[in-house]
Amino acid sequence: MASDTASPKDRFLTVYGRKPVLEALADRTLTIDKVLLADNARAPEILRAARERGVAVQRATPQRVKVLAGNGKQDQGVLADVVAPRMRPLAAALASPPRTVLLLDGITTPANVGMILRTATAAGVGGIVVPRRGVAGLDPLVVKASAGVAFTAPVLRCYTAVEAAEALRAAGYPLVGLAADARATVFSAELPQRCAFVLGGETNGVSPEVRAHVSDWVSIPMAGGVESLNVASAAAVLCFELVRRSEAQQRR
Ligand SMILES: C[S@@+](CC[C@H](N)C(=O)[O-])C[C@H]1O[C@@H](n2cnc3c(N)ncnc32)[C@H](O)[C@@H]1O
Repeated sequence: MASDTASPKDRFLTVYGRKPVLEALADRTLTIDKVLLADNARAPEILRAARERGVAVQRATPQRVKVLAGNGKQDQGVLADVVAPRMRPLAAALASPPRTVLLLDGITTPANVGMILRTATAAGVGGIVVPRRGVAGLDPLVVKASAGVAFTAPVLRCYTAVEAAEALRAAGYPLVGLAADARATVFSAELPQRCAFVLGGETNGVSPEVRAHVSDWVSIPMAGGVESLNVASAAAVLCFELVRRSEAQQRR
């Protein structure tokens, strides 16, 4: 069963660096919880923009800002917590379970995570599990690749993909893995009404720990001797096949 993985960060996307924070402050569609500025940072333009928006600016040590931005990131002594209204812990989402869930397992390229968030949201997927460990963090690169959709995507948070797999199974979701070598195809397989689809990492695919929870596998058929698709492309094919099925069902 999933451990308690709720974190205050489950409500926010952290944007760091001067330009991304200024852009977030300039975007009136976003709700900014607060701006955190390093004690030694001079940033009059950010202070002005925050004041105009009525956003609280807190001071912290440069080390604290670095830790909160995720060590090693180019934070430039400033970050902002942007409210992501649909982002929540997986455990909370399972109280009123969405029909379709995507589980990202080991997808480490921010551009792929961002594109998946954008595509899956556009296809009406009810939840996209982005584990904190092993998957690219929800940072400005992800936000950029999602064209800003990351702020409003139905992101579900947990600690690891295997923890999510366990929680989803316990909540009655069969886990269907996507793999290029699966015999059944996403276009012809019988898929349960409520289902969690697992997308694997760029190099190693679905991890062995998560594989153990997968009950069925589906592939997207490929020609030309191609070994696999980019994971965001695979997600797009899957998501819009689900849209097609749902529309076909409504027509019946
Ligand atoms: C680049 S692929 C990983 C390739 C990796 N060498 C492997 O062994 O799986 C990343 C993920 O995209 C999905 N994927 C890529 N091509 C696919 C296909 N043709 N059918 C179904 N899923 C695919 C799978 O979930 C896969 O784990």
